[in-house]
Amino acid sequence: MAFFSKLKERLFKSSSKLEEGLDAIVEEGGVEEPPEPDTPDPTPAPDPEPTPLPDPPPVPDPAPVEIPSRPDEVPQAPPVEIPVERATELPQTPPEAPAPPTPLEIPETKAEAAPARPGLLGRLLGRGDTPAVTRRALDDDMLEQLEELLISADMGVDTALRVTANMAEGRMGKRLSSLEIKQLLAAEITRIMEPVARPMPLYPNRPQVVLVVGVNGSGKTTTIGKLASQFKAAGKSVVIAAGDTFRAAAVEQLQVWGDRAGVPVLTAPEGSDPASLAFDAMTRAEADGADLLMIDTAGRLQNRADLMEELSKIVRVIRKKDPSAPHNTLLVLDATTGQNALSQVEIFQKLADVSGLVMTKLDGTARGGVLVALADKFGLPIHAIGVGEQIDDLAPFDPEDFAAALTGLER
Ligand SMILES: Nc1nc2c(ncn2[C@@H]2O[C@H](COP(=O)(O)OP(=O)(O)OP(=O)(O)O)[C@@H](O)[C@H]2O)c(=O)[nH]1
Repeated sequence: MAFFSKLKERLFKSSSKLEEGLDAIVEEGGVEEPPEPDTPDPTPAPDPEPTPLPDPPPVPDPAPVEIPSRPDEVPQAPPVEIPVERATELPQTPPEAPAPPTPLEIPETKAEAAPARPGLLGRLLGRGDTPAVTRRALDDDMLEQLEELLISADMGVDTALRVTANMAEGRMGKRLSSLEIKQLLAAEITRIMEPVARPMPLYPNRPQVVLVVGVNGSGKTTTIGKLASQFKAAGKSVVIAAGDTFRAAAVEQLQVWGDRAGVPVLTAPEGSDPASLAFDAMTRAEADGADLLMIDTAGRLQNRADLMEELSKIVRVIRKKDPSAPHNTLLVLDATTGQNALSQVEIFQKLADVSGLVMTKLDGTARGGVLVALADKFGLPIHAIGVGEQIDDLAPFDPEDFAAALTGLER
């Protein structure tokens, strides 16, 4: 199955909520119109200035390794390009000036997916085969309804206001169909998400140390297993360190994932010092000439001071072996937690130097709107998304697919 269909089918039960909400808003105050030979272009006339988005933080831009798509769709592992720059130089990269916001282009409209039922006049005149389209003039009431809908879809107040303001720019009073509204919204979401859609960068350091952080249950273990499997399929040698030494079950779980991925998992006795395990794992990965060392960590936010100390001790210890480590600090977030994901980013940015995100559980009952809020607020790269519990259910983040799936557009 093409990835988009899978995304659409499994990604957002919430997308149907958004999709239905948009349909309802247009239906509510709209008027059914006979189809026009030329669908009126809802894009504004000349050059409106959309509300600018906040400056995104600099995104490291080394030649990344593409996390391969599902193995069944990618018969061969993609080539890995190792960038010339060292990881340590990356954080100092000066912020790039963001591209000035441009007015939204509505993508080519396919045949207007209008209500299948013809209008009354059409039916009376026997023109039932050409569907009518309901359009609603964009006014303050409609904008308010759109804002509320986006907020209820977890986009957060600030982002929802900015998105609707940009959608309305130059279009007040225009009559828009629900398809056109969806296209406008999808284009706005894509614009916000594009700068953050970045595969996890690979560096020439051996081992490249990837610290994986996140609250318990967010999907760290599963994500490490999926990533290890994909990097291995891409020809990389990987070592995993089971750094959550306080929970025997967590260690066992990671071992299961390591076995599935065919990757060694280093463990330590329950209750032992995670930093000392990290040091041993570093020694082993160096001795083995491993390309990647992925370190799982505890996610107990209940005692933040302890967790902070634990994470910084791991970092101190691995820096004795490689002062530029860790090269990536991945924060794994459970998308079903909605707005809570925003506060988790804030907290983990204080605990560790988060360099990128993996969003899990974007299947099932996920509430995908929070990704838009995250991108808008923090601008952290989204390296991959989890769309299931199987080893190959980790995909690169594609902003256009995501925006289409969220708004209920066909692609
Ligand atoms: N549906 C779905 N479930 C997922 C996904 N990623 C992880 N899970 C499930 O979420 C649960 C928690 O995942 P773990 O990987 O154990 O999470 P963790 O952060 O390591 O949790 P601790 O071991 O408690 O620290 C498991 O049941 C996983 O199968 C995903 O993308 N989609």
